[in-house]
Formats: sequence, C-alpha cells, structure tokens
Amino acid sequence: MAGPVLVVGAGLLGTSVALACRRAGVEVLLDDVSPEHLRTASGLGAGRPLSEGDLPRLVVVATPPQHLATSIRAALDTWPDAVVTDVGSVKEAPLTALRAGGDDDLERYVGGHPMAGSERSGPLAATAALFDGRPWAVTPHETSTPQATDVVEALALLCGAVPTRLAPADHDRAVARTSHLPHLAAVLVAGRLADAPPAHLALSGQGVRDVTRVAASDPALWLEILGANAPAVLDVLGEVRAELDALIGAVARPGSPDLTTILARGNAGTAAIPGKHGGPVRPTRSVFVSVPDHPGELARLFGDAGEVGVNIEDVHIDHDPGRPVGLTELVVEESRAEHLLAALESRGWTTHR
Ligand SMILES: NC(=O)c1ccc[n+]([C@@H]2O[C@H](COP(=O)([O-])OP(=O)(O)OC[C@H]3O[C@@H](n4cnc5c(N)ncnc54)[C@H](O)[C@@H]3O)[C@@H](O)[C@H]2O)c1
Ligand SMILES: O=C(O)C(=O)C[C@]1(C(=O)O)C=C[C@@H](O)C=C1
Repeated sequence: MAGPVLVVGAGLLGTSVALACRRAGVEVLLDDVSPEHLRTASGLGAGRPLSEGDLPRLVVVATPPQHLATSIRAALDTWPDAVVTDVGSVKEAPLTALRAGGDDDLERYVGGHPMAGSERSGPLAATAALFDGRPWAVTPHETSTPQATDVVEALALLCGAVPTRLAPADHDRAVARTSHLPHLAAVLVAGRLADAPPAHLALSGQGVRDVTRVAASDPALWLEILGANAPAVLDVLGEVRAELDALIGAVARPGSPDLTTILARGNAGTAAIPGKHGGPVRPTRSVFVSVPDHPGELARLFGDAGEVGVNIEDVHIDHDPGRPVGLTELVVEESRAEHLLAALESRGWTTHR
C-alpha cells in the first residue's frame, strides 16, 4: 500500500493506525485539532505533523463520530486524488450526511471500522498491535470504486487485521449486536457496583472484571455512537428486554427448565464467536499461576512458556491490591495446557489445577 497516509484525529484509533503503518514502513502524516495530541502522537513515532504541500494518497479519518462527516468531506475537498476512509463505529449516519452535501466525488470514499479498541482514549493508549488478528469492516457504498475499496482493504491487512466487506446498513445492524449491546450490558452490570458496600466489592473476582471492562469507556464517545445507531440498538434492546422478563420468571421458579434453556443459549452464543484471525474456534484452556509481585516476574513467566514452545493466546492478571502474589491466567491451546503446567511446575512456579 503506497503512502503517504494522512491520519486525521490522532487519538486512540488514529495513532494506532499510524503506528501500524509506520511499523510497515509507510510514511504517515498526522492532523488533529489538539496540538497536544499531535505532539504526543508524533513523539510516539506515529508520523509527522501535516504541512503545506503534503499530498497524501490515503486519508484515514479517526475523529469522534459527530465529526466524521465533516472531516471526510474536508479530506475529499482538500485532496482530490486521495482515497478517503474512516474508522468510525457507525457507518450509515455519516454516509447519509455526506450524501446530503452532494455525492459527485463520493466514489473515492469507502467506510471502515476496525473491531478493536479500548476503554481508554487518546494517543497514549495507542499501540501498533491493536488490530492484529481483529476483524476490520470495510463498507463500500453504491458509488465507491473497486479501486478505492481495494486500498481500504490493503490498509486493514497492513495493520494486521482481517478485512470483512459488508454494506453500511448491514454493518450497523451487526455492531448493534456484537458491540453496542455488549457495551450497554457491561454498563448495566457495572452500574450495580457504583454504590455497592465495600464488603461486597472486596469479593470482586475475574468474572466481574471480564464483564465490565468496557463500561469504563468515555461516555461522550458512547453517547455519539449510540445516538448514531439508535434504531438498530433499540431492536436488540427490545429482544433483551423480552428475554430479561423470561429470565426473571425462570429464576423465580427454582428448577425451571426455562432457566436451563436460557443458560444453554448463553453457551451457544459464546461458542458462535469466531476464533482469532476469523477462523474456527480452537478449544483453549486456562492455566492459573501465582506470580510474585516483583519486577520482572511476569517476563520470566512468559519467557518460560515461550521456551517450552507454548503460545499464549490471552492473559488476565488479577490485580487485587494487598496481596504479595498476583494470580495470572494464561489462556493456551487445550492440547498444550498439561505440557505447560508440568513445565512450569518443574521450573518452580506455583500453579493451580
Ligand atoms: N475507542 C474505541 O474502542 C474505538 C474502536 C473502533 C472505532 N472507534 C471510532 O474511532 C473514532 C475515534 O475514536 P477514539 O477512541 O480514537 O477517540 P479519541 O478521543 O481517542 O480520539 C479522537 C481524536 O480526534 C481528535 N479530533 C476531534 N475532532 C477533530 C477534528 N474536527 N479534526 C481533527 N481531529 C479531531 C481529538 O482531538 C482526538 O485526538 C471514533 O469515530 C470511534 O467511533 C473507536
Ligand atoms: O475492546 C474494546 O475495548 C472495545 O470495546 C472495542 C469495540 C468493541 O465493541 O469491540 C468498541 C467499539 C468500537 O467501535 C469497536 C470496538
């Protein structure tokens, strides 16, 4: 993919795209309304600030949802030879706003949405590895050219992601289910903790952390995302409301077969989520290890796993304060778990079977 690439909005997403492009040796230019974000992103090695006379071949718009259409329009007007894409979480609303302003040059615009992010924002939270193995929706509209679509897919691949092509409206229905509803479910669960007694909160284990992480996200960003995708979000919320009523009824009748059915549907839903890299789910198993709270211990644990040839698919660390050891969960391929346990035990690690 040929540069220079201009990233407009050097926050979490923009700076991560910029760092991934730089990792692949592509020249990156940066623009942001915040001089501080621009300085920080440049300082992180994400590229250099845009200057007069620069001619980007691809513009990646990574501004907040409400600014997307304006930023995309400005990019199309300023660089008449560039392909323009964005990383916004909702695709139909900015496209409708763009069309309202005239669609004669929209063939150079193709929407995009990497399904990767964080509950943090700003350039300091960015990483080049953010998109590795993640889906990246590419959403051409009726007049997008195949060439522009290819460029946007090439960007996704260059960032290490797996491009998935779909129409903007389909995309919005899909993310209502896979991103916006999960976010709201996390918010509701986390909300039950806000005024909880300290004695209850002291019993917070990994389960509640797994379910609530994204609820720490910037509310301003999510107000914009939900506002832009309200009809599709309302559809899935309606389904959940009906199911919540059924759940309340089932819990009130101990031993009810309805509760078994609801729990089994949860199992079926988690099994339906595709594995990393978009492939089939490979069975994994968690290996739990006590890690002393000293500098370098985690690195030694990862090093030992690497030396015995076990790939760590995921890792969770229980950060409960006031304990001299942390409990670390290494998620590995099921067939490698016993080998890893035995190897770690022989190297003096305390594991939990
Ligand atoms: N946060 C996530 O997990 C995530 C994941 C995928 C996609 N997205 C989408 O990516 C976009 C950016 O989100 P983020 O999380 O990186 O937010 P962020 O707040 O970290 O970054 C946004 C950046 O845009 C800048 N900005 C605001 N208005 C601007 C303008 N008019 N011109 C130039 N720069 C401007 C801000 O100063 C900031 O640096 C959003 O549209 C969001 O929907 C977010
Ligand atoms: O991992 C996270 O922090 C995210 O929530 C990222 C997530 C998602 O729901 O998957 C959130 C919103 C974006 O539009 C895309 C990705």
